[in-house]
Amino acid sequence: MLRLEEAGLCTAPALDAFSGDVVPGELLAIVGPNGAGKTTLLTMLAGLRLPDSGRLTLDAVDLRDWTPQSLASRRAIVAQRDVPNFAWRVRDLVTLGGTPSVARLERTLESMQLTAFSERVVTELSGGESQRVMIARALCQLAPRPEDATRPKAGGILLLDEPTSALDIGQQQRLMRLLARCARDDGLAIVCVLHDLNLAARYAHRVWLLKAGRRVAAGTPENVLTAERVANAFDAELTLLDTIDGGERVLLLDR
Ligand SMILES: Nc1ncnc2c1ncn2[C@@H]1O[C@H](COP(=O)(O)OP(=O)(O)OP(=O)(O)O)[C@@H](O)[C@H]1O
Repeated sequence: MLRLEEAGLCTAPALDAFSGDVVPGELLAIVGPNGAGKTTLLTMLAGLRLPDSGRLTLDAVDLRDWTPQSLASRRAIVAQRDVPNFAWRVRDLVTLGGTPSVARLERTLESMQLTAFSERVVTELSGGESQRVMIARALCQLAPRPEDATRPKAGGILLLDEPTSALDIGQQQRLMRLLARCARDDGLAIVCVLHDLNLAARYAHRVWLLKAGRRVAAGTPENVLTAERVANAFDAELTLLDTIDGGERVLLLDR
């Protein structure tokens, strides 16, 4: 488990210290307005920028004490606009950084609907196709080694910065369902920065709401994504609708 204990960043881009856990088997959505500090927080959770105050631990060991190699086998990050400007074949790029078995590689390509693109070069793909390639690469980075293929790798942490930003509505749904399945079946802890609050409400187990470098709310989507809180945080006018069957709530922008 990834644990923040009053962890914060003092210099720009700064984050007020707070505590919280990133739990295996759960999808955590980080939401908030532009400039709130979502990418900054994701960078800290990835260990790419360590906290200046408090502690950040993985399995109770300070992230400073993890070697880059062991950390790379436990956590993967897909940043915004992450696609390399180099003519990698999709299949080679997806395998880079991990050692997935052939079966696992094929399954991952298929789950991201990339099988038909696997021999193409990544610089010749559309924005949404490239985004799916980078997510597939991160999933393969966390896959067990071929010799361990019979046991799922416990405790992998997948950090995604706006993974749905370039995806059409069908691809968004497939990705969010896949992430929910990876959390549930493979025990991954998944952290997604999301601008689409309805995706966060529908798929996340927990939500952290950031504003101006502070985490201002944390909890279940029902508790965090209230109309009043969202309107306040985003300076937007909106209405919260209950769907007809009452199973879902949807946030709608007012006209
Ligand atoms: N290298 C930097 N030096 C100084 N300030 C920075 C730096 N990078 C980002 N910032 C500032 O820190 C704040 C948080 O940036 P961050 O990218 O974390 O926001 P965000 O919530 O991810 O925003 P968005 O939704 O627009 O992607 C912003 O005000 C940004 O301008």
